[in-house]
Amino acid sequence: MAAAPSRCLLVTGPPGVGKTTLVMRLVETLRASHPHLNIRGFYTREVRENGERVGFEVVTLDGRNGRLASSKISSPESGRWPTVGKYKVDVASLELLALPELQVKQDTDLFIIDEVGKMELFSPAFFPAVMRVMESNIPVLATIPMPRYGRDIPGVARLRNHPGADVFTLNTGNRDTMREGIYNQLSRLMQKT
Ligand SMILES: Nc1ncnc2c1ncn2[C@@H]1O[C@H](COP(=O)(O)OP(=O)(O)OP(=O)(O)O)[C@@H](O)[C@H]1O
Repeated sequence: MAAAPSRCLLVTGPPGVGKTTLVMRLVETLRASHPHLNIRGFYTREVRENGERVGFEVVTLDGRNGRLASSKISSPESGRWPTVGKYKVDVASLELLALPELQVKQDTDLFIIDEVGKMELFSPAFFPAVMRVMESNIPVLATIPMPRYGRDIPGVARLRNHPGADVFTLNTGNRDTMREGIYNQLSRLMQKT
């Protein structure tokens, strides 16, 4: 008998290689081929103004969106917000959108977490929520950043080394075949639900 496919799929790769695009296309394809599936979670995308990147937003799979980080905000409360480069991270907004999506409920067929990165990890509640998903019996597709200067963010290292997690490292030459491989693995997992 073939071994059971891993339930935790982690996609990584250099910035801008296409992790979010891969996840979004996979969700689209899965929804078309398995319309009854309950897929929950969120992805993050850039916010651009006049061609310039001014921040990032969280988009939930049921269509809600809100701020993750911005270079354009200077309200009194944002003075205390954590920063990544020129961006201030709106942890409260992230938590409001993402945490309810990560609650482990048995009617969920697949969790999407794009991404578990430096900005998201400023939320003290975020990583424990991700771990509960990873340790549940429900399939999860998550994206994680590559180590920088040979070092992983500690939370990211824990996911990467999680027993049973499969890590897919994208580059521009393999991202389309990787997408097919991940689709096949998820399809096999979905047949079991
Ligand atoms: N398979 C692909 N074929 C062609 N273009 C692609 C493909 N995947 C991604 N792109 C393009 O590359 C750019 C970056 O993609 P994307 O935002 O998905 O990368 P990312 O790895 O999630 O980035 P980040 O590290 O910033 O989160 C986008 O303009 C996207 O349209």
